[in-house]
Amino acid sequence: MSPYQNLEEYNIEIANDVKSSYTKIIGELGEDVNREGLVKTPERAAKAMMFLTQGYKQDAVEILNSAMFAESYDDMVIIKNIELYSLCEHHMLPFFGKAHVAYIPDGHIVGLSKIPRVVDVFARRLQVQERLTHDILECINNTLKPKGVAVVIEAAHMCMMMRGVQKQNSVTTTSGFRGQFEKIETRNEFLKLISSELS
Ligand SMILES: Nc1nc2c(ncn2[C@@H]2O[C@H](COP(=O)(O)OP(=O)(O)OP(=O)(O)O)[C@@H](O)[C@H]2O)c(=O)[nH]1
Ligand SMILES: [Zn+2]
Repeated sequence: MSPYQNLEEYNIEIANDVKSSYTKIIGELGEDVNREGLVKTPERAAKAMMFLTQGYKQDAVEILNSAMFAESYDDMVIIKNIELYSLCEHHMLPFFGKAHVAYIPDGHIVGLSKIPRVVDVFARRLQVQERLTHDILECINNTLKPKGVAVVIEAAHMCMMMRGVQKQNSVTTTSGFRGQFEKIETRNEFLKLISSELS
């Protein structure tokens, strides 16, 4: 199975079920599902939701394994400012922000683009920010088996902005560290190198 499955490959029956669920929701919200602007909305919304949750169909381990190269470089590799969009599992509203990922190779490096791909695989699911952080961390740790891995995510949650507590400026930061990043000096070096992005 390709790790880059796209919408066309989704089970058509699931897509149709999601579509009819949206038709029902829109009707129950008091709207006329047959008015011109809304006729195609259930289909569009189903496609959008299936795109935003396509991570369930993708295999992050396979993505990393597809581009691992033997290399003796054993200093820190940092990919910072990886934009991410996810859906909070409590309200199914977006949370979005940036991920900063670092690892210290142990005999193998990975194709740089694969790190943001792994972020997307786990972000495109129903998530909480804490689990998203650990999913990325553990996947890289267990697959690439580096000397250390670090993940920091800073994100804004629409469920805290558009509704509920209605705070427009709060940012949530989560982090996880494994291996050499558990040592305070290594962790601080990483945090310093990404600190221009954390404000
Ligand atoms: N820890 C964590 N909480 C989250 C995340 N996304 C949303 N939440 C929180 O999930 C909680 C759900 O709490 P509930 O009291 O069950 O839901 P609610 O009545 O809609 O809560 P309010 O948002 O406070 O109105 C809220 O406090 C949200 O802020 C996340 O990624 N991590
Ligand atoms: Zn929420």
